[in-house]
Amino acid sequence: MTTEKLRQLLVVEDDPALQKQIRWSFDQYNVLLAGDRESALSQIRRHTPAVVTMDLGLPPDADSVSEGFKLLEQIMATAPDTKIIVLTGQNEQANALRAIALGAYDFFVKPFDPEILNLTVERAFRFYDLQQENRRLQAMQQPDVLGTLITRDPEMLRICRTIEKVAPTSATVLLLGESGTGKELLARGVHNASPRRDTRFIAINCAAIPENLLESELFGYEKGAFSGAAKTTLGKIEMANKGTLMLDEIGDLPLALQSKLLRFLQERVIERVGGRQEIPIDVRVVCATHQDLKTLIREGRFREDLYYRLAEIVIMIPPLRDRIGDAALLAHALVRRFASEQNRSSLSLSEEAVHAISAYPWPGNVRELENCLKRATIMAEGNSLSVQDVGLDDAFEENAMPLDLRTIRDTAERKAIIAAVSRSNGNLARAADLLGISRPTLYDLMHKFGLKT
Ligand SMILES: Nc1ncnc2c1ncn2[C@@H]1O[C@H](COP(=O)(O)OP(=O)(O)OP(=O)(O)O)[C@@H](O)[C@H]1O
Repeated sequence: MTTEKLRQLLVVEDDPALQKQIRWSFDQYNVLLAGDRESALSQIRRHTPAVVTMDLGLPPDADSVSEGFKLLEQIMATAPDTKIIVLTGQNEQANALRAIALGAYDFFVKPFDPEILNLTVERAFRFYDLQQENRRLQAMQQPDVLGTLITRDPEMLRICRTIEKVAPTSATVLLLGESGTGKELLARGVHNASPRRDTRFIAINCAAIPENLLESELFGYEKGAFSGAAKTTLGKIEMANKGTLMLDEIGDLPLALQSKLLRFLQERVIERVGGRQEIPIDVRVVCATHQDLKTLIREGRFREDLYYRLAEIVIMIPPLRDRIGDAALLAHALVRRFASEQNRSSLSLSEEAVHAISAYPWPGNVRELENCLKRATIMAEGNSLSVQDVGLDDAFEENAMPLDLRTIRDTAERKAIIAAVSRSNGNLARAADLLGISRPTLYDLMHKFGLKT
């Protein structure tokens, strides 16, 4: 069967003799037939054919064109990409023009010449394909979270999809993950995939600014608010107006400022330090921390009500060591980037270096890997980066390699399970088959290793 044969063409025609004739003329397509408006619509809903030929005179009032036009409008509303070729009688130019105005692709005067109608149908299919391809290319050009983020890990890819889904909303996103896992990169991803992408993305690290300066850094201050306040200065929240504000290390925000931030999130207005005027602000807030906020709440160091304001969407970013294959993938990409920055495009990683990178636990995550490879590409003498060049010969021996067999076994089992589940696309029965274990055993192991089913 050729692929053309698989293409579906819907023919809407109430005259059985004509139906037969049309079906013969189009034996290269899978012809779907409909004798009235209702059955035509049900075929459209079920098969979404790319091309439809239709007679305007349909029962129950085959002598008028009202049913035909009604159907044309309904198809355009349900499946606007459909290419509809309207068959009209002689001297029905007005109907033909009205059909085109309503969105029909072309019209054809009966009695038709099968060969010419065939050419028109073929052209309609081609036009439909081109339009679809165009749309696909356009979608690829939309900024997406994956634009700068390198990963092949199923959990990270799921996170990217989540971010793409929540980005267009104004929901507050809380990114949790160890240092260097890419929290800021993902926060920028939220911004770039949102309608605010052409406005400002402002990030502030709450842990890096001394407590006494943080308030004016966030909320701004009026001239004369304190000694040294020589002129009115905008805070980061106001600077991010209409854009996105990233509050990094939110777990380090002092309690007094937590109350002030909560008030801002509830009322969406700020008052500059020393000011008395309420300024309305429209920002999308993204927060991040490497700390366990639930523990901070239990210890009375983080306000629970603020947590719930911030945690509208919570995203847990896995550490690099838990991402399948990502360390090697990132390493290759980073070496390519640094090598080209240093005009050393022939530089690449040796096989042993890739092994060592894959096995090392990267406590500093992607940032540590980045630093390590930047240094290696600067320092390396030859064209192939060795284990020594990436500085993992000692580290690997001393730190990375666990010595107790239970840890080694658990790590290997966990990796194999993640690989099998991702290879079987989440189908656990198939994953169990690949692993050579029963499904209940797979469930038990996933539970043991804290993997979500
Ligand atoms: N998946 C990734 N692909 C490419 N680059 C990445 C990826 N993840 C992180 N990076 C890069 O690693 C570095 C650290 O990432 P980022 O600053 O986003 O991490 P972070 O979690 O915000 O760190 P911290 O908590 O220490 O502020 C950045 O240079 C970032 O561009």
